[in-house]
Amino acid sequence: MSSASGHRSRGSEEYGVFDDAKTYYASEERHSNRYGVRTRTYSQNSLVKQLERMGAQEPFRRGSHDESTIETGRRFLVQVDATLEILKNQEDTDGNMQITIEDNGPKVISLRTAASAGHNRFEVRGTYMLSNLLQELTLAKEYGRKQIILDEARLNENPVDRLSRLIRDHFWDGLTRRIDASSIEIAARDPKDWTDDPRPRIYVPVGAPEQYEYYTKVAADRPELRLDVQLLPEKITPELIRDMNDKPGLLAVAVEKAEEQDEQGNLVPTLKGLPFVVPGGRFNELYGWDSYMESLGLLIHERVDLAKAMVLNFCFCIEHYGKILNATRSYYLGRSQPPFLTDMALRVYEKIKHEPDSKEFLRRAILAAIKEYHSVWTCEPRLDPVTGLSRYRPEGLGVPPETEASHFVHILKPYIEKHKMEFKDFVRAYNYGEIQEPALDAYFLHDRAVRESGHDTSYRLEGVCADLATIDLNSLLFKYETDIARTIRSLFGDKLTIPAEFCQGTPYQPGETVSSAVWDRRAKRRKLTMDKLMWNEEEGMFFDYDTTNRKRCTYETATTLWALWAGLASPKQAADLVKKGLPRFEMFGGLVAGTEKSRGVIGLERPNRQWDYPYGWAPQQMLAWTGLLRYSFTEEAERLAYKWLFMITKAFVDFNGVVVEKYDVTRPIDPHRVDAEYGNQGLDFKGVAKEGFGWVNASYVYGLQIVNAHMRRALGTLTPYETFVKAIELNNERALANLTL
Ligand SMILES: OC[C@H]1O[C@H](O[C@H]2O[C@H](CO)[C@@H](O)[C@H](O)[C@H]2O)[C@H](O)[C@@H](O)[C@@H]1O
Ligand SMILES: [Ca+2]
Repeated sequence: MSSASGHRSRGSEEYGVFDDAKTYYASEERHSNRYGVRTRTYSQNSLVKQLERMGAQEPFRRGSHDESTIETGRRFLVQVDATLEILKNQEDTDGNMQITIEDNGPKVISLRTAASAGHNRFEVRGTYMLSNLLQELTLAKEYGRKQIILDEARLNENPVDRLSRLIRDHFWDGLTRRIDASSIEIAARDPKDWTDDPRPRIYVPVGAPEQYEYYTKVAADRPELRLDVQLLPEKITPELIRDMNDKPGLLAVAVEKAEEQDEQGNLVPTLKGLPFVVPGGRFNELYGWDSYMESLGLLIHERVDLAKAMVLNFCFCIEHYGKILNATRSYYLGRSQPPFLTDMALRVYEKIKHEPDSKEFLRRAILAAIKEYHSVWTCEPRLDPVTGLSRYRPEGLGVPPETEASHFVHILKPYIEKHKMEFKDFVRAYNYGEIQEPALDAYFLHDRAVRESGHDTSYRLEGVCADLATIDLNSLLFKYETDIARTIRSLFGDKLTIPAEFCQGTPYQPGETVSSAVWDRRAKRRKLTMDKLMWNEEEGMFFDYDTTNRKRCTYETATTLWALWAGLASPKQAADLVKKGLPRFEMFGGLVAGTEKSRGVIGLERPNRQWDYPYGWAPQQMLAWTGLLRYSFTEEAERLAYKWLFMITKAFVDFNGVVVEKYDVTRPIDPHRVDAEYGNQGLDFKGVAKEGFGWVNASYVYGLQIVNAHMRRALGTLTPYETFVKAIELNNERALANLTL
């Protein structure tokens, strides 16, 4: 078996047991007589009848027909539709098209073996194998197969191998989009478009006229798409963004020049969208920080082109929309998300540095990051001029249209009653300034900031976010400053010239050069300020700083560990963070977003928020592991990775291959059940999960690089962390006792 993939070559045989679904099921030969099965295929019923005529009886004992399985592994001869029916009727007792530990079926099905040409039967037992059977048959059916020869190894595969393989061979592809004629109907789909006519629509920035021309032609050539193509005005104002809410649409991203054949067979120039990975579920567009997290997984799976394309898409966003957007939909135009561009570009560069254009790629990304740093994060309104620290504080007007309708009901109810209006009418009148409610303006200023922070939503940030110099954002900006300094110094001879197109919104003149020193100074100043205002020696943690009330906050947030990721913490601070901070966040399934104490009491009037206790998110885990390793806290990083991976693997095994957006890290049995706010994403599949969820997929493959080989094996047998540790301790004791010196 080759490493993480679980791909097994069968020596002289050309078929891999763990081939991706297309390779596995699209092959005619594999499912006919390839393995010595009779060329003529029998339906199970006719086979039974024929055998009965021959005087044979069922069930057959396993006989010489199955001997070949010793060499090749057992294979089943399965009638796809009939077996699917049995599975659904017998095993999916709650009828959700998934086989889980919550179903009460007999948990056993008898399949015919291929080596006996269907004479003999073998029982497949238990939720995991049966749900894998359901998944395999669902895929086989999609590839048009009526009968398959199915390797048992696909049903009882080590779950760590299986999930890693699915992410590598299926989930990334399932989440990959490109915006061009080839797939605009998929990319344009928006489950968050609540308007009466959610047709595909694309907005093109004024600086990309070739794209406007291209999409206009696509719309004319393919009227059945109903593609609405709109050119954005040069200046994007909060009013414009609000007005676009009636016609929400996708925002164009980077394309490259390509060629295609016209009807006469001539090669003609065209455009091809640069691909990107979407988060999944209802999030079907390019996101800011999700993309960074996804790139960590993509790079491990050698999908370097995809990670590189996402960096280039970000450069396009900065160049044409002025920022890396929260995501590429019209209603996100005013706000960004946590910035990770420098680290992302540097990681891609590490992989491609032998390529001729790699330096140019990095130069463009660093120039874009410099522009973003100055024109988005370190100028007003995001900059707090007094402290020099930054805040999430985007522009905007009114109620964000993309949230589920119920989200703001408890906030708006008193105003709706006061103005005696219907919900919809009130929202419109308020959005258009026909009703003045300054308290609501303040609420939505902070709400937009919460969404820009990526931590939407949390009681840590509600009603105050736009005033907070958060530990997360300032750690990330420290990382920008140090990355930019190091890159200019080590890769650009300590001299980077700023071209005219990257000057707008920055202090630079076209052609001016910058050196590393100024970036080092910025980082140093930020660290000093953060130490002074955000570090609490007694608690051993960094806290957010309220720039309006001029005081340090007390909400305990897992983002305090981002100081490790960014390299901002001193060795003493790092030790304190690990000793005093970390235990507050460590739960059954890894790190929780914030502590229970800080969240406070919840109830009907104060509902749970998804970025508070008891929920855990992939980015928090990944940044913490990386930060801990940066400061050589290897054991802690491994332990936390183990816990997170165990929780995901267990849910994957028990719940039909599920991989979701976030987890309740305090819930050992069904951590994927999260009903806060819009509920969990990634749950909604029939038979087989095709995408997982972007950053959780990434955290899985990234985490597997962090745990040691022993841990990986223990995860494969679903060993809880405590059991694993006890076994290790016992082993160590024995080894010590046996040590003869
Ligand atoms: O629709 C509600 C909100 O959804 C997004 O936020 C959540 O999903 C994002 C994509 O995975 C993720 O980046 C974010 O951290 C999540 O909280 C969106 O980003 C919000 O702006 C939006 O209001
Ligand atoms: Ca079920």
